[in-house]
Amino acid sequence: MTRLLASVTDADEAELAIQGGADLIDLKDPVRGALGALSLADIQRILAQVGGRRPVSATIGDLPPDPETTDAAIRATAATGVDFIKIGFFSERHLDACLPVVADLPATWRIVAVLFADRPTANTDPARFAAAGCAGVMLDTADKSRGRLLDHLDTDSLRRFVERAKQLGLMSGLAGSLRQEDIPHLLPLAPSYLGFRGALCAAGRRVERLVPERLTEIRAAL
Ligand SMILES: O=C[C@H](O)COP(=O)(O)O
Repeated sequence: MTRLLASVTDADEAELAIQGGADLIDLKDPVRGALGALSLADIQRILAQVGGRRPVSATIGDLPPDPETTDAAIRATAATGVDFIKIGFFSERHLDACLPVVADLPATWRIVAVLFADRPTANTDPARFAAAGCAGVMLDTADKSRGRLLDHLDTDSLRRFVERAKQLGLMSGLAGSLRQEDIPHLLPLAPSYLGFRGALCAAGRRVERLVPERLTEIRAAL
């Protein structure tokens, strides 16, 4: 079964997402980039609001390919108690520099590696992340102004990604300015999660507020 990931920016939106049937509450500041991070204090406030009713993921931010910065951000985010920590990999150099950091983390921390359909990491073999001890892999888009996931990768490539992740025992996620009309194309691929932000917001703009009716429509379509 494919679950619904909803990206939220604060406790009010987290509550709307829970009431609207989101399965995973993903914490993110869209103003600060594709994987913009919320402050640790905001993450803690939202975790208190969610109160264990849903699993929660948080991003460490759109960080440069620097192992020390990445390690510090992962450890600080893990200390908040989120269930999943999402780390974006934007280039081969980024992978080479920061994937070893992930491999050295405590085995119980659930790391989700995020690759970008519009960046050179799009076709990275999920086996690299399985070997580093990741819990999951996700495909998203880095530049939200330049198309949706399916503008960059066709369904055959996405199917291979999802199936490879499954073979390796990794959770898989697909996102990237997804719209309701993308769902019939992506659902047959059976990823663990489909992720949404823009489509849930006023005017379809990810920097606007989450609109309950849009979430209801996406939930129904899933
Ligand atoms: O993790 C999923 C993303 O937040 C999706 O955001 P988006 O639908 O605006 O591309």
